[in-house]
Amino acid sequence: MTQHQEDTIVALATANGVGAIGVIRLSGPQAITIANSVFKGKDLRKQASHTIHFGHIMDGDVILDEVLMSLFVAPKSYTRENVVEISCHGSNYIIESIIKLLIKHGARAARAGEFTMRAFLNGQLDLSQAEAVADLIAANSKAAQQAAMQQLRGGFSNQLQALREQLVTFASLIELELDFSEEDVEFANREQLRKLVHEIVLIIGKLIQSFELGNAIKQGVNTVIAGRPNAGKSTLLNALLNEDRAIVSHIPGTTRDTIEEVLNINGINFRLIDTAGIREATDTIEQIGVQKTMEKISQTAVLLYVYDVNALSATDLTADIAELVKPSIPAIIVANKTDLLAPTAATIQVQLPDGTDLVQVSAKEKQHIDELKQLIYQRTVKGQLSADETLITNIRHLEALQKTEQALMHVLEGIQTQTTSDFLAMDIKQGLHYLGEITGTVTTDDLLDNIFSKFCIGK
Ligand SMILES: Nc1nc2c(c(=O)[nH]1)N(C=O)[C@@H](CNc1ccc(C(=O)N[C@@H](CCC(=O)O)C(=O)O)cc1)CN2
Ligand SMILES: Nc1nc2c(ncn2[C@@H]2O[C@H](COP(=O)(O)OP(=O)(O)OP(=O)(O)O)[C@@H](O)[C@H]2O)c(=O)[nH]1
Repeated sequence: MTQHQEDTIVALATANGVGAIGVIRLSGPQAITIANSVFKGKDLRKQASHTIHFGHIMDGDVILDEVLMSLFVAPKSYTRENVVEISCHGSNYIIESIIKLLIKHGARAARAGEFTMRAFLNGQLDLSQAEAVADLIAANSKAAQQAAMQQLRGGFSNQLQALREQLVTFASLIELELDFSEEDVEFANREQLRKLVHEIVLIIGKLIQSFELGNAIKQGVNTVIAGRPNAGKSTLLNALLNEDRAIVSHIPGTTRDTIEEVLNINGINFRLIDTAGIREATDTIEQIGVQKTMEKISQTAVLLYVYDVNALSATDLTADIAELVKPSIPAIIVANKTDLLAPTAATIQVQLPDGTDLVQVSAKEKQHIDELKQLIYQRTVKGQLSADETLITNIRHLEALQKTEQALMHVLEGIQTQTTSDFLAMDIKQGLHYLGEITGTVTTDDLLDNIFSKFCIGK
């Protein structure tokens, strides 16, 4: 797919605000001519691609700045168009003046994501790779960065492409049958087709399943800390955050009754959510707090239930566990304040539900906190994360895969019930259509606008 853009666009590629240098990027057929018209130095039109040139930006006779010009000659650039990058001094005044000057000389201010959109339209990236660019910019943990990088490098796209090609082969054989429909021929071996579609359905099913973890990696894994008042929830939160205070230390938008902090364990971000203590509902306002806590618990990826080993009877502990621990959500029982352990308390023995772990810690003395961290990681991630396995992190991809799966299930049903070729062909095509939506083989302007408008300006 190649489309020619007539405009030459310009935007600041580096972050807004004062920095040592700012990089202004131009892309489009006139990028080199426009840059050259404001540049005093070598004639940029005569320079080779991927070269850098020192000189001055001139506004008439006035020197605006001393700069470096980086040259990318089409099609060897990020957008596959002519690209010039001006590295200037990072003052807001200088940056604004240079951009204005370039607009005066024929460039147009770029819209959000327009550089990457051009890279997509010109075939440099497919759609899922373009989306990965945005994910990469937003990545703030090792796992999120790796998932985005894998997608940017085309891991996911290649996998989908391979599936598509196999299906296309069958689709064309079945189409051929339609041409000979009078003669009752079968070019596409139904057993082979069934096997292939079955295999593809399995692969797609796995990709669909990977979304839960992929999404958690991208957004952070929700980890609710709950327990009775005074159990030591806040102290535990602080102990967990102690050395590893994450890049994002306080997530805005959280309500007063719950606190959210980000904790990085083994490259994955966990959103620790400290809740209002359960069972303190003596008045309506507190009741609302408890309700919120129950709601948070129902949505968490993993639950840390904290209790005070010296204050809770086995009966109460059993009751709490029965109420809070649900089979669908991994739970870790955190027996806290073991530094004060009274000899009798140690004898509390309760029956833990299947899949529940118990770990004894002292939040105050920071004992066994690392053990707890590794347990949190294991219960949510380990066993599911391998280096080269594709993770779906994007809800748009998830939806397209689910629709593909549905269409292919129809194909399987059709083969089973010996449906006619035309119906089979229709369902296969439907599946191909949805697969194509992911990589952008099939797109609409709305879809593209929707995706790229979420990018920042200059990307
Ligand atoms: N200064 C700068 N840094 C950047 C970018 C950029 O555009 N400018 N990028 C993006 O925003 C990323 C790098 N992406 C890029 C991808 C391709 C090409 C490019 O010139 N490709 C040519 C030549 C490849 C080669 O020489 O091997 C090509 O694909 O033909 C440049 C940057 C991150 N860093
Ligand atoms: N000895 C000891 N005291 C602890 C430990 N953890 C917490 N505490 C103490 O227990 C008291 C309650 O701790 P918090 O962390 O405020 O408990 P909480 O569960 O957040 O309480 P609420 O906010 O009321 O729900 C504080 O005085 C803590 O210092 C521990 O491991 N050992």
